[in-house]
Amino acid sequence: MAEEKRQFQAEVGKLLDIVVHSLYSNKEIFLRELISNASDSCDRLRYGAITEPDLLAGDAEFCIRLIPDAAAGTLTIADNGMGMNHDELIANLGTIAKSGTSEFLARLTGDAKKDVNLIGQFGVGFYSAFMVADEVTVVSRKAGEAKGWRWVSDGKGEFTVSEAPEATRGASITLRLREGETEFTEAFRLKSIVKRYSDHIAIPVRLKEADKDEETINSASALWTRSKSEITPEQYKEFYHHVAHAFDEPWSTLHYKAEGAIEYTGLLFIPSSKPFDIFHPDRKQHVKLYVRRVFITDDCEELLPPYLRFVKGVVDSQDLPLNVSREMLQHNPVLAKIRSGLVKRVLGELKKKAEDAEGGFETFWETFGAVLKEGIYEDFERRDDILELCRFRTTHGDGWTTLADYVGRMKEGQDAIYTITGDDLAKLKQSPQLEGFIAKGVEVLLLTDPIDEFWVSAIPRYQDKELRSVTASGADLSKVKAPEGAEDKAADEAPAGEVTTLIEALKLSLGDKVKDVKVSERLTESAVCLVADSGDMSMHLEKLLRAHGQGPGEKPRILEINPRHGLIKGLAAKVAAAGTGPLVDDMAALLLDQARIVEGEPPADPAAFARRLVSVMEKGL
Ligand SMILES: Nc1ncnc2c1ncn2[C@@H]1O[C@H](COP(=O)(O)OP(=O)(O)OP(=O)(O)O)[C@@H](O)[C@H]1O
Repeated sequence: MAEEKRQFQAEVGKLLDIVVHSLYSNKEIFLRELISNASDSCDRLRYGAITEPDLLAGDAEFCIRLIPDAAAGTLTIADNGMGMNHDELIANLGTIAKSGTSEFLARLTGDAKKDVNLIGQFGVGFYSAFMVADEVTVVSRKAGEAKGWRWVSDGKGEFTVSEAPEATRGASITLRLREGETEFTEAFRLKSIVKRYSDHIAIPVRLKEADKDEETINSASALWTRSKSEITPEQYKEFYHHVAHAFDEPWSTLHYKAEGAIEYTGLLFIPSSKPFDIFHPDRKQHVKLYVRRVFITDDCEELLPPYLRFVKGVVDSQDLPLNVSREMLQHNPVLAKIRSGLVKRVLGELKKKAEDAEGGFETFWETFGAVLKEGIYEDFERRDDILELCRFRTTHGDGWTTLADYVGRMKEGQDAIYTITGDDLAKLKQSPQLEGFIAKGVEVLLLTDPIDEFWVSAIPRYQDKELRSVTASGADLSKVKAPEGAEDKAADEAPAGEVTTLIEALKLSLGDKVKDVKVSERLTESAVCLVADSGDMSMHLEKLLRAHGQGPGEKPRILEINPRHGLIKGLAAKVAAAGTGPLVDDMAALLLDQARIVEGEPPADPAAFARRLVSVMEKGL
């Protein structure tokens, strides 16, 4: 078969451009990436060979070889792992299969400094080779297949693939080093990089210098099997980078051995920065499952619940069988016990950090709080533990608060925990529905994560306090005393008879555009606001669902009017004296439209809204 010429997927081209032009600060990490890939590939073959021993074809001694050639200016990283066939070379090295890649690339700004940080979250893996090489050649033969293939590229948009009869099992990656990068052929330099980044790799990394015997240059024992006292923070960090394909510092490291009925070792990390795909539906989980040091899978959904998907690391079981298949993992009682142990450990660690003033828990919360909150309705058993960890913004100061602290601050006569949901903190704080609560000093939780809508309606109570939205009708503030010194607003209201007449007039005029019109307890500054009837879906949830083409569509709401507001008082007096008419109809429609606008909704009929506004303004002159 002749040489095939192919184009990189557009995304790869863009990424390569950034890799070559911006990532010059820490070039040596290319070696960690390539050794990581080689080790993953050996792990895959070792596992595959459990059910298909022929794949090994007699060579079961896995190793990764570094072969520098100073004269030629090349460095080769060779492994005897699973390798890639023709189609896999094209798919794996010519495209990026990660979910969310295009969204990620769209976020790149073109500003090298900012983009380097973003790329750090994304991980460029194999492509980091082009930081130091102006040509990369991959020669590979897949385990169990007869034909070998050569993939060559200068990283400038194209690559070629051709047959390689000389290929042995696994992959051998040769970098033609750029001018000025020849240090990567020096044994001393290679040893120090491997020691630094890849010492913990369970597979031996061997250096083969010309005219010298091969030498193993890493410890080649799986890090999690070593005792904690022998592992330095630096080694934990490097292992985290390897296992999680991450570049940040771990925020927390948990390393423990569970003993008793079920035995396993867990080495888990909580990252310090948010992975780009944490909310992507196709994201992968990142805890690798091993059975007695043999890699089984990095895609075992049963290992941790989705609300802990930010956890990365390794779990090594003593009790699962080595030939455990994916199907067997699905309803496996051993795995269920491991999962429950892991959840307990992770939540316990978070609790410890939350109680430690120096633990940086708020930083964690800002990064992963929205994910953890999914557990409130997904994990009934752990709900209380998770709720204790939750932190909220509230109308009481700018910091974070816990539910326990909120309850401690509840006013006399206040019988519920009040919440408001929306997508922007600053806008939420301006919500008219909050006015009466603020006036009475009643604290309200300001909830801005999409997930908040779901858990708030899923849990009826915290301690024995009901959770209630301030945008729902039925918020009874009458039992809560106003703070000392606050004037009695009731004296300032429109006469009750006039208000009743106005309400009737508004109902008649607005018809089925509103569910009801009522006097408001909660408004102090604004003239009107919309609230959801007690059994109805919250307005924010309805909007969220509508944005995703779901839910029942827009439902009429209750329009609340503020009898203390000058406009309402004037309108009530006018209707009482002169009855209704076109002006009152225009005003009714305008009041409803502006209540919608404050909720972030457009007026129901923008043209009619504009016409009415102009007409009323004209009359005001
Ligand atoms: N030495 C190798 N042997 C076999 N397959 C390999 C090897 N190196 C890379 N691959 C394949 O190429 C794919 C892409 O590698 P790359 O390093 O770009 O990404 P990754 O390892 O999947 O993720 P990350 O970017 O987070 O490191 C790998 O998933 C793997 O399938």
